[in-house]
Amino acid sequence: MERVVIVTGANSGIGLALCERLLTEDSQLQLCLACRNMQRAEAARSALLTSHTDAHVDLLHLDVGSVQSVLNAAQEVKARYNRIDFLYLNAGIMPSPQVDVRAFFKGLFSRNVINMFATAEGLLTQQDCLNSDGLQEVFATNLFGHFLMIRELEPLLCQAGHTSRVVWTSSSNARRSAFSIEDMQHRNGTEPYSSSKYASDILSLALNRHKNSQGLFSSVVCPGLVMTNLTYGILPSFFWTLIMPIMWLIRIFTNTFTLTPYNGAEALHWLFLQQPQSLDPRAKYHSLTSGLGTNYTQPRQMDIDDETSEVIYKKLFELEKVVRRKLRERNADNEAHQQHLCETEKSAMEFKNRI
Ligand SMILES: NC(=O)C1=CN([C@@H]2O[C@H](COP(=O)(O)OP(=O)(O)OC[C@H]3O[C@@H](n4cnc5c(N)ncnc54)[C@H](OP(=O)(O)O)[C@@H]3O)[C@@H](O)[C@H]2O)C=CC1
Ligand SMILES: CC(C)CCC[C@@H](C)[C@H]1CC[C@H]2C3=C(CC[C@]12C)[C@@]1(C)CCC(=O)[C@@H](C)[C@@H]1CC3
Repeated sequence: MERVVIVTGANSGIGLALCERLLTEDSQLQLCLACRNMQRAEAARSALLTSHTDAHVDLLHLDVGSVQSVLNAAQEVKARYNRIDFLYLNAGIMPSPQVDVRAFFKGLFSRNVINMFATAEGLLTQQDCLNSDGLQEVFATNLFGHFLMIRELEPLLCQAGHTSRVVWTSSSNARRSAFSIEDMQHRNGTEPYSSSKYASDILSLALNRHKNSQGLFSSVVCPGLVMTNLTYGILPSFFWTLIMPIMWLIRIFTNTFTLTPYNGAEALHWLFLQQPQSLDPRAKYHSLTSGLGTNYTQPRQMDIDDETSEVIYKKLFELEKVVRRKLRERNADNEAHQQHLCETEKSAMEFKNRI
């Protein structure tokens, strides 16, 4: 039976490159591109079908940053498929990034320079905002929407006698000190991206603890530094054009500059080929590219604490209850409002008919 693979944020960058690589690996896949922009999703599908003419590529509308959209998308997935083999949780945002230029030049002449280029530690801040569900946008997109998706798809992901996998596109920018369990949405800080990626690392650990016995296995990946829309959004485009030769030069000295989406998708692809039981739940799987351009995957131990991973798991369940309740209330209000409008219109018509 053909394997079912769903990739969120599949219309560009690492997600799209992964889809291309998966179809090259197994042309029989049932691949589902879960995207918020259907025009871009359609373009991605066409591009994939150009090189894989007989491939089975579906589209799914999913705005992972919206609770209602996640619930609708999950409903649609349950109607279309009767199991899921791989769910790649790849969609992600880094809104309004700011580079600390002083910290960059300070880091350039320090012993920390390689680490700075690999993780951007201390270099990046972002401006986050509240979304229409009342959640911090980065948290909602990079973490919570994906958590809710897993929860909704549990009947397909946790099936007796079958293993399913979820793979989080995390980052080496994930930092324990950027995350606080008291403020898991990162309402008060300036590093929501780093916080959300750390949250995905610890959530993955908790998912393995709770769900392996039901056949669900979770892994986290860092694709390295990849030139995608997300990265191009950090600096003006002329700047990237100027520093691109330097970037390719730096690549000789560090294996984390994977640079192309194809290379960045290496670990995501590698995981597709592994038996889940052979994987380490405490490791992050890094896509790496050597100076000579060879791609490989390397597991590195994550800086995680079991207690916090358990607490976030519980807190996400609590938050899930709250958002579901709010959504029910909002939908009931909308319905009541619609009914009121209908009745007003009806009375107006009756009045008009009478005179
Ligand atoms: N590039 C890099 O160096 C690194 C990237 N990553 C992670 O890799 C992942 C992929 O990013 P990358 O390929 O680099 O960047 P891209 O911007 O190219 O891809 C991000 C994808 O996520 C989608 N997306 C964003 N928000 C939503 C949403 N609310 N609902 C559904 N889809 C959404 C985007 O869709 P749309 O086109 O509609 O915006 C796009 O398809 C992200 O999670 C990122 O954090 C991690 C480490 C390094
Ligand atoms: C002269 C300029 C101020 C030079 C600025 C260079 C930076 C823009 C890059 C140095 C390290 C890079 C990096 C990322 C983005 C661009 C840099 C900050 C990422 C944060 C992109 C997204 C990720 O998740 C990380 C793994 C990347 C780490 C390195």
